[in-house]
Amino acid sequence: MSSTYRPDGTPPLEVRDVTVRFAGLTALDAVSFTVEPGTVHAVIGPNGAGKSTCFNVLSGVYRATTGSVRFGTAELTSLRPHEVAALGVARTFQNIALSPRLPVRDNLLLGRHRLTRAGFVASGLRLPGARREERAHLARVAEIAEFVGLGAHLASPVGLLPYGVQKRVELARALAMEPKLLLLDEPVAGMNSGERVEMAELIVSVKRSLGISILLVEHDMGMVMRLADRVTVLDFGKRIADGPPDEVRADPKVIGAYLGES
Ligand SMILES: Nc1ncnc2c1ncn2[C@@H]1O[C@H](COP(=O)(O)OP(=O)(O)OP(=O)(O)O)[C@@H](O)[C@H]1O
Repeated sequence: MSSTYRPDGTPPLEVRDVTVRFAGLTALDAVSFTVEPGTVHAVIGPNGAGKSTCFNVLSGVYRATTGSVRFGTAELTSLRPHEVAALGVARTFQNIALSPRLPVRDNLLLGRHRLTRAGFVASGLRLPGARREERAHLARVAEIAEFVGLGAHLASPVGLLPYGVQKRVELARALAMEPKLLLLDEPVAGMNSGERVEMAELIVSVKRSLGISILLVEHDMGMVMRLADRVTVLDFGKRIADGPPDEVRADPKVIGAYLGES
């Protein structure tokens, strides 16, 4: 699959002094970090640390009260979710957001919507150009499905697949957008330990084989330490650590934040 697509010139994602306030509560307090191109960057923290808020700001769902998020020349804080997606920033959801009755293939084709050139009318009339384009999209979808280990499930309705497999379909749908940057919202939430290891391996192979930058928000510190190149730790909306996994894991402030949780 790496032969047909590789995002080149992926810029860093630069989060600078982002603050989000909700009616008196500061959910994020002047948070900064940088996702370097072609790396896996994790944002972790205990319950209520501000991880979801951070994710929602990056994907255009929440507005930052102050601060900036730059991706190349674009300022993401003023954009809406579909405009962020159009820049090549794809996201997954904490709770699976797929069409359960549709087969895997169709769910992945929906992910390619922004790349579809033939207009609605040409597709509807099944003009030759539109048919050619459809064949190319189908071939690419099959390739992506194979890459994430879903080759045998292309025709299966998503709702009939086990939970761990559905989470992979979600990742595949985000990949179907041919993103430069992938935002993963708690990719292993609700999975058993075997599924967690498989998902971690898949995330690493997305980075290695496709060169896509990945930002993931995750509660499970163990899983993050295995796959992230860099980790930002939040606690009560503030950044308390930022660095390589080994350094962050040994940081007394991080240990204290996670111990304080139990
Ligand atoms: N839409 C909102 N309106 C008001 N307060 C919010 C909103 N979203 C989040 N908060 C508050 O902001 C703080 C940070 O929440 P957030 O969900 O970002 O944390 P989290 O690290 O994702 O937590 P968890 O691990 O439990 O999902 C919490 O105190 C939460 O109650």
